[in-house]
Amino acid sequence: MLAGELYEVGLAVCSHVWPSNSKLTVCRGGGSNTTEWNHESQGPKMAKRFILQALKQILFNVPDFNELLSVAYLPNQSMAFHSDDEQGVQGFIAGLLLGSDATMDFCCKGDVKNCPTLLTVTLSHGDILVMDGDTIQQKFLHRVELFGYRFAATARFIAK
Ligand SMILES: O=C(O)CCC(=O)C(=O)O
Ligand SMILES: [Fe+2]
Repeated sequence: MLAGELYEVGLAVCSHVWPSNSKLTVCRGGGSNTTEWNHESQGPKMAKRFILQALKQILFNVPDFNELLSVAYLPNQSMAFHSDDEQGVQGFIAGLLLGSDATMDFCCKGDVKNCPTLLTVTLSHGDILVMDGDTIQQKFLHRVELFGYRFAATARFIAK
């Protein structure tokens, strides 16, 4: 499920993009880190299918995601405060979470040291976390802290 190089927040990452002939602006996982969807193994495809099946039971207008961002964490790792607002990333983002429990903290953009945590969400094995709306990424940062081995498969739609 995972390949790739170190990236901005110090984790290995790869980005799975489909269809293979699309010319997408892919953010962190782009370029040599990106596996064309047609060449991708079953894992990311299953993750996308699972997320879509689950969300379509309860939500309208779920996008047909065209990127799957996979992250594997070792027990001593975390993901630092960031927002998913790279060029082209659309506001509806859904992550399938596997493995150990984790917490996701949200705070306002600005000086992280002086910004209190506004919301902490506990994420458990099998949960799907949805962030819906550009405002979440424009105004807030999120980070992930965990307690053991963990994977996140984040489905996003990248506009051309
Ligand atoms: O690990 C997670 O649950 C979320 C990862 C994340 O925020 C990201 O890949 O942008
Ligand atoms: Fe994120």
